[in-house]
Amino acid sequence: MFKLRRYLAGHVAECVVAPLFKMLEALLQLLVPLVMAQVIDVGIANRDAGYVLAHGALLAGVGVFAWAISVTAQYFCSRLAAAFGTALRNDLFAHVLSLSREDVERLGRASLVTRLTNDTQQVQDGLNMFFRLILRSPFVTLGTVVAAFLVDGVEGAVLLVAVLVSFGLVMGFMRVTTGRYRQIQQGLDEVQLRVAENLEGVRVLRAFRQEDAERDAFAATAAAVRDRQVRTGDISALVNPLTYAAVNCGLIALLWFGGVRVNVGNLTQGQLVALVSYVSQALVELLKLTNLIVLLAKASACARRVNEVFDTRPTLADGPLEAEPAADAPALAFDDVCFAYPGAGGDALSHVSFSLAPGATLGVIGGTGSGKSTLASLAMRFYDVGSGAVTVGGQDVRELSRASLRGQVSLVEQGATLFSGTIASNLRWGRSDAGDDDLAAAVATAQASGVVEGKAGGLDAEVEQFGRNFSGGQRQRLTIARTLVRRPRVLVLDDASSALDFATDAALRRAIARDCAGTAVVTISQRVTAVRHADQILVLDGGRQVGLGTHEELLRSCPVYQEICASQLTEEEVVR
Ligand SMILES: Nc1ncnc2c1ncn2[C@@H]1O[C@H](COP(=O)(O)OP(=O)(O)OP(=O)(O)O)[C@@H](O)[C@H]1O
Repeated sequence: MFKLRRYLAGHVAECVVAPLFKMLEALLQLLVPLVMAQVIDVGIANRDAGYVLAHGALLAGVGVFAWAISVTAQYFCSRLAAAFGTALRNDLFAHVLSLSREDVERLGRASLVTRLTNDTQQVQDGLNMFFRLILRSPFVTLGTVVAAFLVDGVEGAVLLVAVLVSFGLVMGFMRVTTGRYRQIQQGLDEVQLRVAENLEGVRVLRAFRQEDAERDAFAATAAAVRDRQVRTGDISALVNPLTYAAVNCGLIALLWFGGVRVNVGNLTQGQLVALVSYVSQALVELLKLTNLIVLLAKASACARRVNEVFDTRPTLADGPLEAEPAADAPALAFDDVCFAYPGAGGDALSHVSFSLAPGATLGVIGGTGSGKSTLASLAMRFYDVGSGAVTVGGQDVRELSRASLRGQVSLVEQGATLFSGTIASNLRWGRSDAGDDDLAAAVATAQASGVVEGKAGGLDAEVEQFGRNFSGGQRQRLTIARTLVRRPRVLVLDDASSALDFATDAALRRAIARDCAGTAVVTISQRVTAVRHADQILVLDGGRQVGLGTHEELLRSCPVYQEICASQLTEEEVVR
């Protein structure tokens, strides 16, 4: 947790005032038994009603004052913790966005959600209680011991032993439970993963009637978390009774020795009452300290998980250069590129080379798992190549800043995603300063005019979360339009028109060729019709490049392409 102290900078006043006020409250609390002893030994012993009433009024005044500073301190603590939590969450979110796909997959998407929400909340709650109690509880506990020593040395020693035993118990408990809280949070990651998977695939789940199986699997995951919580709870449940037992044993000893010492005249009755009051205060504070330690154990386990994310440096370092495409350089080129996914046995792409001139088109075709989407990911630099190089406008993508690269190359993937807002707000993700005319032009090119006109409000029509008030084909057209608004130099369409019918798909290709003359277009598809008119077609098979040429050239020279064509087209269509 200490590593997160940077989020307290700028809140020094609250950091100082809050614990100090709580300490002041504690100091006032420590004075009460001393006043009480005076009331008993002087006021009651002398039957002096005025003395008793005056001291009673003093105690009431102290109580009100202590209440006022306690409320003030808690206000500062809550404000501090809320500011800390907000800054922490914002930073963590920004950091997660800066990570590469590989980093995100390694940490786990579900785990990142838990860390961003539940873990940061636990750290915030821990911090809140920390500032409330960190000075107060030890101060009151130590203060009661010191005060007891001042009243009577023997009785002070008895209380000290009871406090030390309780404190030892609490610290031992913290050591044991921190690791367990970590395991509980990991269990929550698994719950989160199951929820996300099931909600995302709810239709498939229903279609395959897997509700019962998934309910059982969810119950098993939740039960595993419950078991971990119960095991940790069993230990936590022991701490309070053990603390009670230790302090109450101390109380018995204190009364035993105290009674003897009152009898022999070494202690007054008022002093014994004050000592008993100190033991009660010590007990209450030790219990609070125990709860604080429980919260801190949780918070520290969660802070470690949050720090793990911060310590994950993006594996893809941002390049230093801005894009300055050379006029005679290819818009996109792969030079003998090989790539393997982390932890995968073999290459997903091996020895792939092609060069795409500005304004030219490349079709990429191949069977399932042949490496087509991997090629798109490398063009976007979601991953770094294992060997060889990917260049954009003649510059190695590793040399370019991420923002600059994204300004040059845009990708539309099959799983078209829209975000809640309006059609216009979604389209302006492409370019925030785009005017309505730019949006309309992109919509027309993407064959999405009918989609926009069909919705009440046109460009201002509402888009629900994930764009679920649009069909799959409508979403695909709008995501293509969003990318066109950006006017990229290289446009990569990865199965981006799979939900479109053949006629619309063909119209889309013609419109892009007409309206985006300078844009190099890479069309990735399993459909021959989507790539056959490209200037070049790259054929992949098991990650290897087995053909590169025009439709006619490949029909003569590439058996894999011939096979794909034969499986999808009639003989007449192949040569048409
Ligand atoms: N994130 C990943 N981690 C590990 N292996 C992966 C990952 N993504 C893809 N692969 C593997 O890399 C290979 C190429 O996958 P890729 O997604 O590029 O194929 P594809 O040609 O686009 O397939 P499809 O047409 O089915 O979408 C496959 O063997 C796949 O299992």
